[in-house]
Amino acid sequence: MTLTPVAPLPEREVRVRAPGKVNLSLRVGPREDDGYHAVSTVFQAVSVFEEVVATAADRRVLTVSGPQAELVPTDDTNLALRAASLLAERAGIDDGVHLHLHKGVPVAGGMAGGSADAAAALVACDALWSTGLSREDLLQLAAELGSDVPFSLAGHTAVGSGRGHLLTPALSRGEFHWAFAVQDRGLSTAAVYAAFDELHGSALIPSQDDDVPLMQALRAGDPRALGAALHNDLQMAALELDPGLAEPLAVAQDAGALGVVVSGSGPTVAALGRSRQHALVLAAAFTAAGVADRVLTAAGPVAGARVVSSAD
Ligand SMILES: C[C@@](CO)(OP(=O)(O)O)[C@H](O)COP(=O)(O)OP(=O)(O)OC[C@H]1O[C@@H](n2ccc(N)nc2=O)[C@H](O)[C@@H]1O
Ligand SMILES: Nc1ncnc2c1ncn2[C@@H]1O[C@H](COP(=O)(O)OP(=O)(O)O)[C@@H](O)[C@H]1O
Repeated sequence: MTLTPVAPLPEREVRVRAPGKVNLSLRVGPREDDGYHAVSTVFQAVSVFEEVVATAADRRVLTVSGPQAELVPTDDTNLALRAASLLAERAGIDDGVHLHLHKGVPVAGGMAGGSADAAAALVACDALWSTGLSREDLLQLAAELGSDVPFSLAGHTAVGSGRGHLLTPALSRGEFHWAFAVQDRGLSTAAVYAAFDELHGSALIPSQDDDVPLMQALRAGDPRALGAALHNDLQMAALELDPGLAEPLAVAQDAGALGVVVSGSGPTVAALGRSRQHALVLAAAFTAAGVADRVLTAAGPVAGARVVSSAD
């Protein structure tokens, strides 16, 4: 009798995509006792994506590819591995996983690339391990991982309060078109908040009333009104730490951007165009002026972390 060799188990793989973000408005209050600032922010998810592929493995390991991959830690400080471990702990699961991150979002750029990886890892491992946790459970875990992680999970357009982790979906019509001036040098979020404290020791509690014109612009799908309403309380602090950022801000203004703002804690500068074509013109202006290490164009809003393929 001849024995047929046992076929190897097919590799189970889940592929998830999660977007970067731009803060259309970021209003920052005083530092609270927990070390975090109360914020009122309006997030828009944009079509610059992280891709995370989760494959069953005997341990928890992580690899990274894409632009600036060498800047991303691969040990257990990586937000994606932390997300996998937190999910496993809460779901009572002991399995390993190989997470492969393909970076599309700038690293330490104020566009929440690490948060997108964490949200994508939660969704990917949840599917791989069939944890049975609810969407609310995942949002809760996301908030424990970082202030921006719930939004990376939710996507679209949302108002963030608390540390930025409490989300209310916001109505938005149509598509907005962006050009991003990306720098190889990053800015630390904690350092930018500390610089904000130096500049504005007695910040007021932020109010969503200040964003009424912005919310109207989103509801109307009016890019001109949105451009005029862009706002970032951290911009001055980011400029203090990285004065070179004045250059891409000025270039975008001169090139006719409807609005231009530092994205979150920076150093990425986001310029709003009239159309997809105009966003390409703004990107070309950044390149021609030599004020960015890399230039991206994107549209928003887009969905949050989503499974794009799953194979057994
Ligand atoms: C500024 C924003 C705007 O969306 O994002 P980025 O531009 O960094 O992507 C966020 O507030 C960042 O969110 P995230 O990057 O998730 O920050 P976390 O990991 O929670 O915190 C990193 C550090 O930033 C400071 N921090 C963060 C959030 C907040 N509301 N107040 C703070 O003071 C704290 O010093 C904290 O230790
Ligand atoms: N998966 C990850 N991707 C990128 N950076 C990560 C990740 N996990 C941890 N980090 C650390 O977090 C820092 C900021 O990450 P990132 O989310 O890219 O920037 P930002 O908070 O400005 O949006 C990085 O400099 C890096 O040291």
